[in-house]
Parts: sequence; C-alpha cells; structure tokens
Amino acid sequence: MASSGQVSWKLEDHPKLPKGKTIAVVVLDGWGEYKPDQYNCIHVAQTPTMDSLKQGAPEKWRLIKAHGTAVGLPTEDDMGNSEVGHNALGAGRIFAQGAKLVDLALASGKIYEGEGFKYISESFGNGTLHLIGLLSDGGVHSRLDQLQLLLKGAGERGAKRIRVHILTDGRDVLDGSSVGFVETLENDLAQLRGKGVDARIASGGGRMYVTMDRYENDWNVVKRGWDAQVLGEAPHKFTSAVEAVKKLRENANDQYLPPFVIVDENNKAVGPIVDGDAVVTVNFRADRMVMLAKALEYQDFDKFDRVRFPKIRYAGMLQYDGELKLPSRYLVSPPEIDRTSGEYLVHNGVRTFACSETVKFGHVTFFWNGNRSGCFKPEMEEYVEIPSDVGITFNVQPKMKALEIGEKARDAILSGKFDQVRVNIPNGDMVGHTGDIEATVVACKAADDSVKMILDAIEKVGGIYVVTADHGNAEDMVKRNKSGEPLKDKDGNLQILTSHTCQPVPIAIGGPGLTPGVRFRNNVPNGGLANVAATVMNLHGYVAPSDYEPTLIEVVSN
Ligand SMILES: O=C(O)[C@@H](CO)OP(=O)(O)O
Ligand SMILES: [Mn+2]
Ligand SMILES: [Mn+2]
Repeated sequence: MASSGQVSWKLEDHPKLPKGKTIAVVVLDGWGEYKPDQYNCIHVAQTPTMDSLKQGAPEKWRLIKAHGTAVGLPTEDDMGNSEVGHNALGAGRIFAQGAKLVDLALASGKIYEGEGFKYISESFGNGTLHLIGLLSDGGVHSRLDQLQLLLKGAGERGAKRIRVHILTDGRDVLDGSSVGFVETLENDLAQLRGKGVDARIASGGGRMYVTMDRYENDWNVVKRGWDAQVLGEAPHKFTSAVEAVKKLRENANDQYLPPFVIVDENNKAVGPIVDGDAVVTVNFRADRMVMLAKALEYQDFDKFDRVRFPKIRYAGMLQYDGELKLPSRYLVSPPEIDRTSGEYLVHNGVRTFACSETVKFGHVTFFWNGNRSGCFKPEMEEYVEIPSDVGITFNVQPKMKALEIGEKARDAILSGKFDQVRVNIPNGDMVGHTGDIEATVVACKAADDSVKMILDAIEKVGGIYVVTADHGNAEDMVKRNKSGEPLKDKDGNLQILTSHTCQPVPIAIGGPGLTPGVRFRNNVPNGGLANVAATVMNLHGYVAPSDYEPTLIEVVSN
C-alpha cells in the first residue's frame, strides 16, 4: 500500500480558502433525486432540512452521478452501491471496481492462470469444488454471468465434482426473482452434468438471514450458513433447490429465506464441505463476505462453534481485506485504492471523527479509506460505532439509530476536538431495501432530523457542511417502464423496488464558516461522487493532489 512508500503527503495550501474550519461531511445512504410522486419516499416524507438545502441551487446545491462508470462499474446500467460510492467519495478518483475486474479476468482467461485458481485446482483430483455466493444479476456483490463462466471454466479445467451454495437475493433485484435464477443455474448445472461433471446445488438461504451479515452485526447469520454449507445441516431439507425456494417463499421473501440443504434419496446432504475440498466465495464485494472468510480461513476462531473445521483450499473471488490479507488466496486482485483523502488529510493535521451505526459503520471507515480497516493515525482520529438493532428487518424500526448518530456528530462538532466530522445516515437505504413504503417515509424523516441536528451544531461553531449521498434508493420504490410509469406483475400488484437506483444524488455546501464567494462551478456537468474528495480538501484549506477528480467548487470575488 502506498502509505508505506514514497508518497509525499504534504498538500498544497489553497490560495483562497482558510484552514481550521470544522467540517461536517454527511452521507445520506440511499438518497437519490427523482421525480416527485407517491413512490418517492423522500418527496412524501417531511424533510424540511434537505428541502431547504435544495433552495441553494445552483450555487450551493447540485446533483452528482453515483452509478455506472462514474463510480468504476462496468456499464451505465449498473446502479450505484455503498462500496463503490464510499470508495469514490473517499478516494477522489475512479477505480475499476470488483465487478469490472472480474469481468476482465474472466474474458481474458487470466483468472485461470493466477495463483488463486491454481491453488484451488489442486483439489480437483480428489475433492469437491464448492462455490458459495449471492445468486442474482444485481451486480452489487456478485453476478450470475460470472458464476456461470466460472462454473464452465472450472469444469473445463478438471473440476469433477462441483457444489453450489446459493444465497437468494431480492435486495439488488426484485423479490421473487430467486426462483428464476435458481432455474437458470439448474439448467447450467445440468449441462455440466452432460459433460461428465457431477455438479449440483447443495444448500441455500436468503442473504439477510444466511451468511451475508456484515461488520460483525450478528454472527448467527454466518453460523446458519456454516451449518448448511459445511456441516450439511439445516431445518429444511429438499431434493430440489427450485422446490426449496418455491416452498420456503410461502413464509419468507428472497432476502430472508431460511437455510436449507439439498439431500439425496436417503435424506443425506449432497454437498457438505469436507477435508480436501476447495471453496470459492464468488462475491466480489467485501463487506458481506469477510465474516464467512474468517470462519473458513482462521484456525483460531471463537465467534461460533464451527463443530468441524475442514482442511480445505479456500480462495475468495477477490481479496476482501488488504490489511488483514483476508482471504490469503483469491482469484482476482482487488482494486488498489491508495492515497485516499482521509489519509492525506490526517497527514496534514486534519483531526477526524467518523461515525455510523454497525450496519453502515464500515462504509464511512473501511470503504471510505479504500477498503482498509482501522485508523491511519489513531491519535488524530476517532471512529465511533453505534450498535445496530439485531435480528429485525428495519421497517420495524425505521428510525434506526439516526438520532444517536446525529447526537454523536453534534457532540464531536461542539467538542472542538475535530476538523472533520463524517457520518453515514443509513435510513433511506436500509429501510428502502425492505420495500415497505410507509416505513421508508418514516425513515427519510428520521434521516432529515439527524441532518438538522448536525447542521445546527455546525451553525454554533461557525463551521461548514457538505451533505451528500452514496447512491439512490428511497427516492424510487417501484419498478418502472421506460416512460417512468410504475409496472405491475401478472396479478396486478405493483412491482416494489427494493434495490438501489441509477439516479443522481444531491450535494449541498454551506454553513457560517463557508468563505463568501464559494459556489459550485458550472463547468463540471458530469461531476460524480469522486469529485467530492477534492471539494472537501478545498474546504479544509488544501488543494487536492493533481490526479484527483476536479473539485466541484470555485471561489469568486464579489
Ligand atoms: O445491503 C447491501 O449489501 C447493499 C445492497 O446489496 O446495500 P449498500 O450498498 O447500500 O450497502
Ligand atoms: Mn449505500
Ligand atoms: Mn443499500
């Protein structure tokens, strides 16, 4: 990592902007801009604070891009997400992200020439290859077409027995789409069997209930997956995965399907993970795979009783944590996000406070800092995690910890101990993902209240605020046709959109500490999240490094 190399951390002074102002950097998670109708929860909700910021357009409020190539994703059809969004916000540059890097490695065949694939292929002779990951074409954590290519590629390169452990989605794609994805996968596996590869689905469960927890919010989620994937034990047993998903959907949605295992005619699980097997976690995105990676890789592990710790060859699709070197083996090298704005700023004396609740804590720390855990200079930084509610869907508690985050940020601002106070307010996103429109309206109001608390504190200390978002979600809760009309399914029900969107997000600047004459430039029309870092550096009194995406602001003399 560049931090240990010859990087010159000294930033040039900004010719017109002073240092020493307290700056609040507020990221509203899942808060895009879309036409005002009844499915735009931000519009429906009472959001006086965010509304008042909008009055500052075009000089103090504008929209920026938060999806597609502006955040390093393969195409303009790719919706934004927290990982790529916070990476761009923090790093100030656009890096080709995991989705794209895996596409390239598969297309060129380089994925099969790397150390990671060679390592796992040593098990192909006598062991089974297990692929574990999110099954959808959402493109946020994984993509079905990548899994399909990898299955085919592994079959052609000697994998004789393959077991797929699926996690159903319904969060980055429509709820109910899991059945179709499982059917597609079953088709592919049948073709592989036709070529002599014993390939089957072995287990499954919904992503939010099985395996894909994050930031150690609830290890039980990972344990449920472990029991099914490794031990071959689950409360539900089926002989077919399509049947499993259809049946279990009677009582749960795709995100929350309970764990199941596929059994043979003797009721025996068809694919537990045993000594000598190879395992690949096929998600490219880190946050929801790190916990499983620890369980699969660490000899010393006390988060739950693994019962059995098989001797396997394990590789991640990517390395999920560069600091922890976890997992130690991987198929594709992750983006090398170096020289982030956070690292520059602490080297230039900017004391930093970062806070969110557990489910988003890593977003304003780990993702913000280029997928790096921990502080750069602990004596200058404080990262505060507010424990999230565990074991509920957030439509039940749509206010989440917005108030507490606001209070912590307020106290940090008033303390005078920090130059930058950075938060992520999760509500629009986390509640938006539940598809519960009423609850999402409550969530948006709570987020707005939290912003108000922070802006009031900035007002008191004569500081500056930058309020923005990482991608859209709550501003559009229905699937629409090309002309923007809501779509209904065959039974006439509205198709609820649980996923993120491709909408732009707002950014607002202001506060009593903002130098008169500072305004948004009008010559960065395609500005995106990656332009925010240089903007924030300017407001701290520095010029951003020359390879950063340009600043969004200018200072005009009145
Ligand atoms: O919950 C998540 O993992 C993703 C959606 O898949 O959301 P976000 O990018 O906002 O974290
Ligand atoms: Mn997000
Ligand atoms: Mn989200």
